[in-house]
Amino acid sequence: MIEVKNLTKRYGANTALNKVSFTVEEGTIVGFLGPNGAGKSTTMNIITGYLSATSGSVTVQGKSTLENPNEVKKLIGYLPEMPPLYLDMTVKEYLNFMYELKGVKLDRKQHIGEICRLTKIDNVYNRLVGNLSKGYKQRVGIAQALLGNPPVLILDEPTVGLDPKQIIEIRNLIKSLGKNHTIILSSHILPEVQAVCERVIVINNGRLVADGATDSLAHDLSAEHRLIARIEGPENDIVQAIRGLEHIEEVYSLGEKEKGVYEISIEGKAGYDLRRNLFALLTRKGWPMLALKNTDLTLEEVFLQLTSSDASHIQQEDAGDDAVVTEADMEFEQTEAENKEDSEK
Ligand SMILES: Nc1ncnc2c1ncn2[C@@H]1O[C@H](COP(=O)(O)OP(=O)(O)OP(=O)(O)O)[C@@H](O)[C@H]1O
Repeated sequence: MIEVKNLTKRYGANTALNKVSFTVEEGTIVGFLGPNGAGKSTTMNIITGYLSATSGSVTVQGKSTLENPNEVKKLIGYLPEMPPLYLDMTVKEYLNFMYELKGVKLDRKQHIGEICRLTKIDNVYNRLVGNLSKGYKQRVGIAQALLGNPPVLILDEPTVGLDPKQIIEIRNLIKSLGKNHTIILSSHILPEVQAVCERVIVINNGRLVADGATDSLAHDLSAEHRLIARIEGPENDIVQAIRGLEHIEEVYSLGEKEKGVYEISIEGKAGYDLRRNLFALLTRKGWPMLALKNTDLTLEEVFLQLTSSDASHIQQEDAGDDAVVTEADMEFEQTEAENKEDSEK
């Protein structure tokens, strides 16, 4: 488990991090997002013990990074944005060199062999690192991060500059590593974070501005929650029938979109998921539903909203904590909705 508490870092008059706090539970993959200059690298460099903090604390599996940086370094495999590769070494020489540099105690041949299989670099084992493609170089970077079997991996922009096939391969590798590692993944590619991470932390101007489950973050930050359904059947009857469902707030037609097919906007009461009842109703009536989407923001829209200059202005004026949407807030809202639902049963 990684615990970051009230982390502050000042470079002279510039505050790069301002009382940032979050925890990362064991075995989760967390996406770390923020615009350029937000403080991502600073946070990662402090967690990995390569940079000191002005104040605050970081513990990795109960060990303090600030007091025992060398012990913590052994718990973390770090892939910086520019992996420290030696281009004139072969992959074999490089991994053996890093094995020694890190003082790994595991059986050398077996351990390096396992890592090469996992990262699929056995076929380039005897080639010069400098002659490898960008994708293979990135795999070698991940392989060096895995030396010593650290429980925590910190990956900075791991797929930057790769082609689509390599991106999918590296993402799958990260997902499979997530089964038995705690991973912090810094990325500018929001669909990547959505595809790989269970949780997202967003920082802006050195402050934490959001922390929550990847799927529910967008839902919870969306101002409105409507379903837009494309349904084939008689327009007015469809609208009337849906209005008759439980927990409905507002239903109206957005007009005919294909011949005999209408787009219907459906808003439910807060906290209610109408999809199942809607599906059952339309099946009973024999009106096929040809498409269903919701009006939740995408992760990209959420990110832009949280990190726009207006948003950062609000966060600066705010004491900080209230501007943060945390998992705890979301659980509270969810519980509220569940309680309401139970009391109405
Ligand atoms: N050594 C340094 N001396 C002075 N200021 C620094 C130093 N390193 C970083 N900063 C400042 O601290 C702030 C946070 O920088 P940091 O590199 O952590 O951001 P980042 O989120 O990683 O950005 P990017 O996505 O561009 O890598 C920035 O304002 C940056 O200019």
